[in-house]
Amino acid sequence: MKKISLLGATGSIGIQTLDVIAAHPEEFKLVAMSFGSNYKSGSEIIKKFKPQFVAVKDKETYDHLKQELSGESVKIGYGQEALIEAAVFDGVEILVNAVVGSVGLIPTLKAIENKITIALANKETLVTAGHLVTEHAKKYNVDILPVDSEHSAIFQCLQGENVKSIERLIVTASGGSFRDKKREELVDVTVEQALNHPNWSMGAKITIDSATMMNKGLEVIEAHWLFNMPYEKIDVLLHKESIIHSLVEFHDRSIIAQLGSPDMRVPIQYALTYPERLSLPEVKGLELWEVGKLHFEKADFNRFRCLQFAFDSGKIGGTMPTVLNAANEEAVAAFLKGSIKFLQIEEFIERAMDKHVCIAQPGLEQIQEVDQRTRKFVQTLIS
Ligand SMILES: NC(=O)C1=CN([C@@H]2O[C@H](COP(=O)(O)OP(=O)(O)OC[C@H]3O[C@@H](n4cnc5c(N)ncnc54)[C@H](OP(=O)(O)O)[C@@H]3O)[C@@H](O)[C@H]2O)C=CC1
Ligand SMILES: CC(=O)[C@@H](O)[C@H](O)COP(=O)(O)O
Ligand SMILES: [Mn+2]
Repeated sequence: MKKISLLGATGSIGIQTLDVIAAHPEEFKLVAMSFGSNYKSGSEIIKKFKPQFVAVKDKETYDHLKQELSGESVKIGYGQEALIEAAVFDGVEILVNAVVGSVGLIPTLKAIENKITIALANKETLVTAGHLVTEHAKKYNVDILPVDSEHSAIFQCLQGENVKSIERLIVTASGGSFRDKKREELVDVTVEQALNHPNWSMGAKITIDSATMMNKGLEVIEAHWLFNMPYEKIDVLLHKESIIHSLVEFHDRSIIAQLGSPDMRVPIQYALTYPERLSLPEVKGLELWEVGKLHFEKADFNRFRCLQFAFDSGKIGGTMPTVLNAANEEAVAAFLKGSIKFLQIEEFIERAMDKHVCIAQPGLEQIQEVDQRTRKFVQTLIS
């Protein structure tokens, strides 16, 4: 029985992780969890899975949840300290980090210090401070197992392979909600249109990231850190069906790919059972004759400028990916609120990056300071 802590339990990845846990009650036990402020959904989960500890975002949510749960024996906390407490709760063996945004960084670092295996969906953590997280994981000899579908695919393709034989990683991209639109057609697109992803049902922030292709940019940086791969050896391939989740080319020109129906329960479960596999009867098997044609296109960096910014920031390194991530988080939140237009997301990210004087090899405090400063700068642009 593996003891699991789940951060972001009420979200898209969180709920699918709970599906996997519920499908194998003899294998997994949820002992701690967190969510932001959705106390209605949170209290349902708590009643069903009976974790021992729950962290919520703020005091207001804490008070609501206490009321919903009167009579239940569960310890509740709020704020960052509670989020850390949930991550390292007594006996936790795997932390599924499925919060959205760089708020996931500190709990990940603390869990690593406690020798807890990390199943990582929260890609912003690796983007904002990839060198700190990977150095920490090495120091404490802790595995970071990918949950993101592309990285799980690459990880699966690499099983039994010598990483020295890798020619390049090929990360596939659906192209998002606006993949068939020209750049000039993006001027007046709405939030509702942007949230309409063709293949995946996901949280709002990642769905917008997918529409700007920043999601793919974040994934390139994520792949750089997870697989210790130079940016020159990471390619992005447009593949609109999201059936091939990513590929690895080796020196002998052999390419290995991982395929499957677009269903996040597969990579989530693989991270929880690795190196074993368990059945997943609810996931639709893939019949390629049903799919028919698969399509591939070269990624156009002028059309998808966020992809270019992500490669640029990754290659510059230091605090530049922190700026990319913080500016993106603020701009996407503003777009979702209706305060800015779609194309202003990339405009504000570019302006934040242009203004930033990069710090090489930053420590945690410098990362946090740059993150906060960038958010304030973008908020000024928004207002
Ligand atoms: N969805 C997907 O299919 C995929 C997602 N990912 C990555 O996984 C992560 C989660 O994505 P997704 O599940 O879609 O996101 P959602 O928005 O659906 O869920 C986010 C979760 O985090 C909680 N949360 C939000 N803000 C805070 C905060 N400040 N403090 C504590 N908890 C917070 C939310 O709580 P509440 O509900 O109360 O607001 C919710 O439980 C992201 O990094 C994303 O990029 C990667 C691959 C695929
Ligand atoms: C399911 C998943 O891993 C997402 O990150 C997905 O990849 C988004 O799709 P695109 O960014 O390719 O549109
Ligand atoms: Mn992905």
